[in-house]
Amino acid sequence: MTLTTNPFDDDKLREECGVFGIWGADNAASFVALGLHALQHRGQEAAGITTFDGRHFHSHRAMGHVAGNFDRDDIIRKLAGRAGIGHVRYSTTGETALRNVQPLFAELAEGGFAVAHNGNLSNAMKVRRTLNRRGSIFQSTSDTEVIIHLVATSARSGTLDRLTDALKQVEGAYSLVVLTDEGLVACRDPLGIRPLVMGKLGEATIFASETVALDVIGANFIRDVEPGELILVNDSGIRSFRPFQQVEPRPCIFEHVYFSRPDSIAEGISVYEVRKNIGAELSRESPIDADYVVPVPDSGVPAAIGFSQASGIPFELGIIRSHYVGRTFIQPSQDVRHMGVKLKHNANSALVDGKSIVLIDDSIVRGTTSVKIVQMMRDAGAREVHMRIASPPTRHSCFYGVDTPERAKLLAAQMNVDQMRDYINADSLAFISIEGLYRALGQERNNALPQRCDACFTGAYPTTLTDVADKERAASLSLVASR
Ligand SMILES: O=P(O)(O)OC[C@H]1O[C@H](OP(=O)(O)OP(=O)(O)O)[C@H](O)[C@@H]1O
Ligand SMILES: NC(=O)CC[C@H](N)C(=O)O
Ligand code: SF4
Ligand SMILES: [Mg+2]
Repeated sequence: MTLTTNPFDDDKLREECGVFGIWGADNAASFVALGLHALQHRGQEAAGITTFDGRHFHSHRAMGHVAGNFDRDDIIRKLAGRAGIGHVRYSTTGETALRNVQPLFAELAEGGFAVAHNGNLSNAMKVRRTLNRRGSIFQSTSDTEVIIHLVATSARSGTLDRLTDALKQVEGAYSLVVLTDEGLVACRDPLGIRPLVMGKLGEATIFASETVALDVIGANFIRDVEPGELILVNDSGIRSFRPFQQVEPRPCIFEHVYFSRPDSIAEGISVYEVRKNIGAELSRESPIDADYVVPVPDSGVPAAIGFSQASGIPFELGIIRSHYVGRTFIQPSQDVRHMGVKLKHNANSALVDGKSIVLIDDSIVRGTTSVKIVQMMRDAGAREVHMRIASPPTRHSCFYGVDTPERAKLLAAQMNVDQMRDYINADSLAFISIEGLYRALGQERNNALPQRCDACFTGAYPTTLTDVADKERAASLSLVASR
């Protein structure tokens, strides 16, 4: 087995996408740009905005961050209109290239249709093959584009019915904002795997992946878009529809652990509070004697505060993070790579030297971060280095909009906890239990039908995984054929 610990190898659990939509505000594009800026943590590969001025659609899509692309007056001025949608992307299906940057747009028989999608369709390949055979010509390799072709070829009439018809043929996760000349549509898949909230700013209606995108423009949070709900907003008002068969929702539990910003309110609860609760649960489940609780910044901070408060061990910043290291950092040549180990994180040696510390991080995916940080603490003179993780071992891949590496690269899919402890060279290692994680959210896990998607920890996927099954079947057939 080869496991990489290259500090620049960031092929790990990446975040996902962020969507934003607004109807009824002058200069809608500038609000979309601000909203996307607040959602930047959800996707840093590319960003895009599409607006509608009552007659025409305008679109700008670019690789890279929101800042640098959408803080330019000339670009925002071209995006005219009182309605707009936007997207920040981390790819899950389709390569990182301009043709896959959202919103995707098409001129359909009934008018313009722009869509921004957070999530991932687990039968996109199969649907695409069928559409291809019927003559659909795809412009991108993104899963999201199948929605456009299904709408375009639907036998129903009216945008909403055609969209509903399309969505009934896809499987997986989708939180969508759609812009047509009939209005702005927001929709969440029946399981509500990915989040979507609704807000108001004066007369304008807003949809966003997280409440922080409402905060940034001074909008009020109204409510979550419900799982399986489709909302149409236009100048005649707001209408809610329930076009899908109702099922028990399964929102993503990892949003609370890592993806969402701590200042967001997700499913009506403060992400920050939940993360502190997780830390407190962790300290009760796996207590340890140490001089300091040290977070792996930034995402380990709230759980470390909770761990410290519940255990009484002082919280200290034993690792300082540079805020100038992005994931797009250009890799230096081989011979200076080792210097980069300390680019993102550096030990606060004056504090750590001679002390026993308990490190808190939100997750271990490939183990890259843990190996690096534990060694850094030892080099700084730490006497003992214990590690506590604010999520259960990540053993399975996500097929719902998070770019997890394949299973073979997940450390916890390869090793048990003792082996992982040795691998990261910690004095002790413990993960919160799945039950403890639910407790931190104020719930008891229903093992027969979990209240959430927790598949990356448990393997309990809430949908069928058509494309995965097809791939496995094809692989086993070729294995038989080669015998
Ligand atoms: O085991 P690994 O493969 O290293 O992945 C796990 C790490 O990845 C994430 O941090 P990341 O550095 O991506 O971003 P953050 O600054 O938001 O914590 C996460 O918070 C863990 O620290
Ligand atoms: N992370 C996401 O939500 C990605 C959305 C879509 N599946 C894409 O790859 O563009
Ligand atoms: S598999 Fe994990 S990351 Fe993906 S939706 Fe489910 S809980 Fe969230
Ligand atoms: Mg981290």
